[in-house]
Amino acid sequence: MKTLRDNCQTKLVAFDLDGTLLDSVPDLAKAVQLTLAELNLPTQQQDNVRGWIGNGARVLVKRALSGDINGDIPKDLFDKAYPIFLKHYADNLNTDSELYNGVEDTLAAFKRAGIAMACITNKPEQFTLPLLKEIGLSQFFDKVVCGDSFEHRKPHPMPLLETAKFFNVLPEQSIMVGDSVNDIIAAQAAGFYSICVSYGYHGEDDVHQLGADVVIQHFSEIAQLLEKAA
Ligand SMILES: O=C(O)COP(=O)(O)O
Ligand SMILES: [Mg+2]
Repeated sequence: MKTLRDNCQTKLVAFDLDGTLLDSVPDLAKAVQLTLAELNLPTQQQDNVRGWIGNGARVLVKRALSGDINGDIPKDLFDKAYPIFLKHYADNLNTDSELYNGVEDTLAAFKRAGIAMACITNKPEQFTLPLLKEIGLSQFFDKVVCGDSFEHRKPHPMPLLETAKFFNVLPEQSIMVGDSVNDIIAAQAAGFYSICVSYGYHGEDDVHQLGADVVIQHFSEIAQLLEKAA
């Protein structure tokens, strides 16, 4: 396991969106529930939906339709449900979602310190870009990578490696901050230092068993970690 000090001269910090910067469960759950209702299918509680977020919208819809993490459903049911979900989530993108404590202040401090920042999410671009604007975070990111930006999304390392390339920095000068196993696997595969927030969406996973280099309880601890490593 690396320490942040091994990541000498951190130049880039990449942030996951759902469960890391933004508590988006209320709106995703609402869109899921409206979709199921429109299809006359049994509803799903918000707690179930929380455990199904992190692999993108298509996987979320499959999991909601099947009622479990495997998301095994007939193709024609998915093809019918997905456009309905897209419509409901577009209508409820930022109704009840909330930024986690410390996010805005910490990002603003990093911006002042000249640290390059990116958002790397599995959320589709059609939702990510307007959402970041609405929650006031667009200004902090010079690069936003979404679930459909590249051929592969997290846990594949491609979105992280392409982001490092964009900023012309090395993976070992880069940090990935996320909440799920997808973020940690992608970080390890890309050679980024990994920070996992304990408050996010890990489904059944124990946050301390995900293999992150460090686990933090509160978003603002990232600033302290960077200071210590400097
Ligand atoms: O699953 C999603 O749609 C988004 O998830 P992420 O922002 O945590 O990558
Ligand atoms: Mg996440």
